[in-house]
Amino acid sequence: MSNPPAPESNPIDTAPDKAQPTDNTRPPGKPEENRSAKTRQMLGMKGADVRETSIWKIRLQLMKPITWIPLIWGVVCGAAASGNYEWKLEHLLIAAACMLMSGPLLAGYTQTINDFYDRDLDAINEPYRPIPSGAISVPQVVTQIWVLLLGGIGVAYALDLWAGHEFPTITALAIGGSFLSYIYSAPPLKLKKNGWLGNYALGSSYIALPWWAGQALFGELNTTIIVVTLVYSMAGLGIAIVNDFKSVEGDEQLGLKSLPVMFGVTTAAWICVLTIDLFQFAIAGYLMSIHQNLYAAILILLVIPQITFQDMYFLRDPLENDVKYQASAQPFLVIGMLVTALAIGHAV
Ligand SMILES: C/C(=C\COP(=O)(O)OP(=O)(O)O)CCC[C@H](C)CCC[C@H](C)CCCC(C)C
Repeated sequence: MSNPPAPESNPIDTAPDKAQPTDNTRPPGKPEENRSAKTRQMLGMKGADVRETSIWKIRLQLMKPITWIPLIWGVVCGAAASGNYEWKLEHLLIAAACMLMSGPLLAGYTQTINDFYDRDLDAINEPYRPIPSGAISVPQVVTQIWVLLLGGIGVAYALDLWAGHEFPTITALAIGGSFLSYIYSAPPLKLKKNGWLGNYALGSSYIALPWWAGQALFGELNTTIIVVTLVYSMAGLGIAIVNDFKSVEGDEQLGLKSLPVMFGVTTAAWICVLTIDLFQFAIAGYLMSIHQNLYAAILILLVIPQITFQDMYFLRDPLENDVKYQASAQPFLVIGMLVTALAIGHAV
């Protein structure tokens, strides 16, 4: 049976209640193409295998494991910046539990709920995704959302108990982050409709929230850390804008005010790279102000390859090179985050 056709008006009402087999008629490609499509499916990336497959693989695809990485990394940064993390089994297990809460559980929840509320949009932009393609039913998706959300909050509470927090900071962060995820994707607010608000919500929650969780777990979450990570999140805003170039057409049709839609592709690409670079330089300035000059110099050195990739790929053709740019430049940005965290931990 072939995929259900893309809905015309409101696909939310017409989404199937029972899982439909997906397109099985496509001829099997070359073995290496199949392997790559399978890997993409497991990671929740574009170009995933859309033929019938196990429901658990579809569930994993909805949770987009590739997006867990920044959240897991944020926890590492928070632990490093606390200055109290020790290389012993107990701390390792607790940090792993915090990563489980931030990545698979809460980022998994975020991505699933996002695909749930975006199924009409995805039917236009990416109809091969699990929900619009009918590979998973709506009730199955709703169950997945609740399991991940409650699991994430439960682990957060257990972490607060371990840390002996009087106020359950990590639980509050988990609930706050989950609420942000909800208003990012769901009507009536649907923050993602507004390029600035949506992308800052995304950038800050991927950089600041897991950092705060790791910091609160092993040390103290104070105002300075909150301000520094929120400034760093402006670079995250730039990274989030890169994600909007792949769907300009569908966003325009559905009235989503992404930056490429509002300002045009070229201006949006410049806003994007300037935000990424200038706010990392601002953080380097902060590191100098706390006398962490070596770390500041390393951070500046890490911005240079990012500028190079912006020039080589992204600014030349943002629509074609968005993914290539992210893959080449992002490692330098995330290493810069760890350098900053180590500098802060060193200064404690
Ligand atoms: C769903 C998100 C991005 C996808 O956006 P979009 O629909 O534009 O892109 P696709 O077309 O590729 O689907 C991310 C939204 C992030 C959200 C605002 C907040 C995330 C919260 C954290 C997961 C919570 C972590 C809390 C914890 C560390 C205490």
